[in-house]
Amino acid sequence: MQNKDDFRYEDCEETARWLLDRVQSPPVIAIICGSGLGLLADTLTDIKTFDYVQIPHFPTSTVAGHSGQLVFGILQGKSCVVMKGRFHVYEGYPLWKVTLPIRVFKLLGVKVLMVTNAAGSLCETYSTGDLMIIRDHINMPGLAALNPLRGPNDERFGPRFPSLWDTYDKDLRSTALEIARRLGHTDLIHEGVYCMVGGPNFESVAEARFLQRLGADAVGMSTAPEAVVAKHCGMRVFGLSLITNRVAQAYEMVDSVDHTSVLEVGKQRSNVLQELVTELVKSINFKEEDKQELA
Ligand SMILES: O=P(O)(O)O[C@H]1O[C@H](CO)[C@@H](O)[C@H]1O
Ligand SMILES: Nc1nc2[nH]cnc2c(=O)[nH]1
Repeated sequence: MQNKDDFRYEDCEETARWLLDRVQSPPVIAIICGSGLGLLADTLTDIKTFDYVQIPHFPTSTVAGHSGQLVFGILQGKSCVVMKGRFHVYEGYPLWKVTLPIRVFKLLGVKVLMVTNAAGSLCETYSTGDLMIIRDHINMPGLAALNPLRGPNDERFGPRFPSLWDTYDKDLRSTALEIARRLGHTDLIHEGVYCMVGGPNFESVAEARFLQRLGADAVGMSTAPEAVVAKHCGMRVFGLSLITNRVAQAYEMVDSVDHTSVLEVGKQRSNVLQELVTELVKSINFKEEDKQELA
């Protein structure tokens, strides 16, 4: 049963067509900038920028540190699209709308999705300013049916029951690790499990302990729905968390996290993130079948 508030393939098509009519070359890589990480878009050349409010069917950004612009351009010779600002479920958007850009990117021809986010650490060995390559995720809202794939399935995007065992591309993860080491960032790079919660509050101590015991290394309020939808429609996914704070797991610990400090760490670390993402984009070789489709 199609609810008028569910996503429609035709709306995604309309948005994709609107964008294709206005850009030089269709993107093959999409990058989503997390809180305070919009500077990633500055690495592109030959840019064409659209405010989200201009784009048909696009939601608008309501959170500080998410400027609400879609930037098309070239990075390391590859045509890319960068979201300066993402959508979160706590903003009041249904998950199909949070993830609508991913489906539009699929129709534009995107093969690889790179998601970045700001996250709190649940792991003793992580420090503020460190980076965590996402090996896997725990989609807390998804486990309770708040899933972007809920509702009628459109087979043109993907199957009703997708497998998520290999959502975060193994080759991209190992290449990113190698790059980080080569760039001299061995001490600050980790690989771990990201847990998505609904937000917008930060965790209570009991919640933080609970998530850590579940196997989460970092926690945030985004990313998992985007990764699920990207995997569903056959994209390769890479995820990177910037650790912006330590989540208190003891009542004696002082947890001074707020959104301003999250954005501040993002600003301080954006150069490291830019470096890593740029080198990773450079390393990507599109498979033969992708090349044929792109030709
Ligand atoms: O996940 P991103 O968008 O990077 O943002 C993270 O930072 C915000 C909290 O400061 C939350 O929105 C959380 O999800
Ligand atoms: N849920 C959650 N999201 C974050 N985003 C940045 N830091 C945090 C955190 O500690 N918890």
